[in-house]
Order: sequence, then structure tokens, then C-alpha cells
Amino acid sequence: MLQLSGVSHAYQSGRRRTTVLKQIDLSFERGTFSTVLGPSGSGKTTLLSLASGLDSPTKGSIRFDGQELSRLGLGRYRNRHAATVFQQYNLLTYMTALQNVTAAMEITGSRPASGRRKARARELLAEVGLDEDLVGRNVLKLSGGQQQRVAIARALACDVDILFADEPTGNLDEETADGIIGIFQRLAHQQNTCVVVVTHNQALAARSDRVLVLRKGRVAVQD
Ligand SMILES: Nc1ncnc2c1ncn2[C@@H]1O[C@H](COP(=O)(O)OP(=O)(O)OP(=O)(O)O)[C@@H](O)[C@H]1O
Repeated sequence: MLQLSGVSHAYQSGRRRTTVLKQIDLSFERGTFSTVLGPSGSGKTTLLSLASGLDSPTKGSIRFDGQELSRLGLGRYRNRHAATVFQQYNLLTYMTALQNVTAAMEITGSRPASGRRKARARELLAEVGLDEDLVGRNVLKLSGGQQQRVAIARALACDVDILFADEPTGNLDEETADGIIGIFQRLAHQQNTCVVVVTHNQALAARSDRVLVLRKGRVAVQD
């Protein structure tokens, strides 16, 4: 479904140009849960930002169902097909947890219909382990781990073909993290979503269908 061919990416800072991804060939299919591991600085977040349509590669092509992302339109790809859980959550800080989730449904036009959206958002927030009495609280007044759960619920609400997540369990206790990994597995195996997670967490990687290891901008291991 998502195909990266000969993808390289370089960042320019002043006169210095650093190539952080080198000739990556990878594909991601529906119904699979992949994890991307690798040392700090190996290019994991960069890979995620290209695959999720936040940035375009300096070289190579990325295709979704055969269509080049740049032709499909990055905004359209992000709205209709791909949702991302960011390392810094990127929540709308003037909104409550519940409003963050319903706003995502409105923006992407996801099911359910508008009358059921609040109820569905509450279900999703409960599923990721956010206490009922916190759903109406402004997200800035939630802890890091609670904000992380809202970010995951928001991505789940978008009802997309591909879910990307960058260190989604980094701020969660073991039990909540375990629940989130279960959600990713169910999304992939029961709802046929493609799930791609960047992590340093070996336990999470061990429960995925495929582990990719990046080293110095190249895919060193594919399992
Ligand atoms: N906007 C940017 N401008 C310049 N260099 C960047 C930029 N973003 C990332 N880099 C550099 O690109 C390299 C890869 O960064 P990236 O964030 O993709 O690594 P990572 O594997 O996700 O690291 P970590 O595990 O620490 O999050 C690093 O050397 C980083 O300093």
C-alpha cells in the first residue's frame, strides 16, 4: 500500500548539508504492525515524517496505492489516509481532551456522523485509559502520559488506512503501554489498518509483526 523507493533525505543547516536517510526501499501493507528501531539520530523520525506526508524526500519516490504522494497532495494524504501520533503530541492546547478528539473527527470527516461523535470520542478516550473525569479538562492541565493518551485517541478517531506513531508509549506506565500495544495489534489485525511505530521499546517491537532497524540512515535489519 505504501511504497518507498530509493528514498534519501538531507537537511540543510546554513552551508552544511547532512544526508540522514540513504536509498531506502521499503513497503508497508494493510493489516500489518511494523516497528522501527535504531540508535538515536539514525533517521527514524525523519523516515516517519516522510512516510506520513509531513515532508517530501530530497530524492526518491513515496507512493500510496500506486500514486505518488506529491501528486495525491500531502494535505489530502494526511487528511484522508494517514494519521500521526507525534512525539510532542501536538494537541490543540486551548481545547479539552474530548474536544481534541471530536475536532479531529470533524476535520477528517471520519465516521461516526456528527450526532455520535462525542460518544465515540469518549469511548476512544476510555479505550486508551484516560479517566472519565479528565475528558473535559483542558489538555495543558493533563500530565505528559495523559496527553499522550489523548494524542493516541485522536489518531484512532481519524479512521485512516495508516497510523504512524513516534514513541507512543514513552511516557506511559507499563500497564497502560501494554494496553496501547494491544490496540495497535487489534487495529492492524482486525481492522486491516497499517500501523507503523517508531520506538526504543524492545517489548513493543517484540509484539509487532515486523521489526526494521535503521542505522546511519539505512535499513540495517528487516525481520
Ligand atoms: N530539521 C532538521 N534540521 C537539521 N538536522 C536535522 C533536522 N531534523 C533532524 N535532523 C538530524 O537528522 C538526524 C536524524 O534525526 P531523526 O530525528 O530522524 O533521528 P531519530 O532516529 O528519530 O533519533 P531519536 O531516536 O533521538 O529521536 C539527526 O542527526 C538530527 O540531528
